[in-house]
Amino acid sequence: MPLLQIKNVSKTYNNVTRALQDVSFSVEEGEVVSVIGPSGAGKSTLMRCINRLVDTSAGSVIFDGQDITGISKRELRHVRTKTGMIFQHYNLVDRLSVIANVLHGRLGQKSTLSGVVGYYSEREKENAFRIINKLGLSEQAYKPCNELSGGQKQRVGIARALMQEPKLLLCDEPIASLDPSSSKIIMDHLIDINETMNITVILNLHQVDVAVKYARRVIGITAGRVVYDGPSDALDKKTIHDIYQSGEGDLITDFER
Ligand SMILES: Nc1ncnc2c1ncn2[C@@H]1O[C@H](COP(=O)(O)OP(=O)(O)OP(=O)(O)O)[C@@H](O)[C@H]1O
Repeated sequence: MPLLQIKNVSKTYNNVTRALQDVSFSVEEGEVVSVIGPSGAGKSTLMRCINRLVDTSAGSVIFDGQDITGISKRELRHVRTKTGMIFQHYNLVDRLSVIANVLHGRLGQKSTLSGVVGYYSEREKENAFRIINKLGLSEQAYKPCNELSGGQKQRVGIARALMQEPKLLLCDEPIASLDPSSSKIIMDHLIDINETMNITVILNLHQVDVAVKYARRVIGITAGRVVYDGPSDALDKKTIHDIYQSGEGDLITDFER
């Protein structure tokens, strides 16, 4: 059974904006999938429907064998611990240290009380340092996040997500705010995490070349609909133009196959 099944999902905001229309696809455990499409195509909405940060208007999302479309808040909390999310703007608590932000990844698994008083077990702390080390942040562990570079902040975001011990990582424009060398470091970490920890990865990406380089499978979304779902090496210029229509030529011109 696939880890994730999206079945005929539609999302309409405020009864007006049709952000997703009848979207269906499945993702197998261990896959890396890039989702591409122009601004406003519905990529972020799709990610948010997968972990129910937004509710779908129609259709269903089956994750890890469970239909999560209609589940209670309590069940949702448990399901969310299995899905880590990484954001373009990192969503860290800037004044807190790297280690504190990484430990926050455990909050979903804790009782409210121990979360509020900041109680973490020795095992959780050891695990946090191990992950910080894996992401090359040992020297920054006690620094407040507002003293870090963008690339370092994103590595903290990844470390925090890994603390959840997720089955799926949703990465919403993870490199959109980073320069090329920091972007490469982030993408290489995400692929390493996929390969060494068997965590399934879904990437929302603006850059077609990055999407193709790092994932064997690409899903193209235009105006809320899936217009391509297939191997990245079968993605030709015409398909890319169809996905982006005319709007974002600058993302396409460098792309040669
Ligand atoms: N909370 C919201 N309320 C109302 N409309 C929204 C909301 N979030 C997104 N939308 C609209 O839904 C559509 C899809 O937006 P979404 O952010 O999912 O696209 P995207 O492909 O991620 O775009 P970008 O690449 O620019 O982030 C857009 O028309 C957007 O304006």
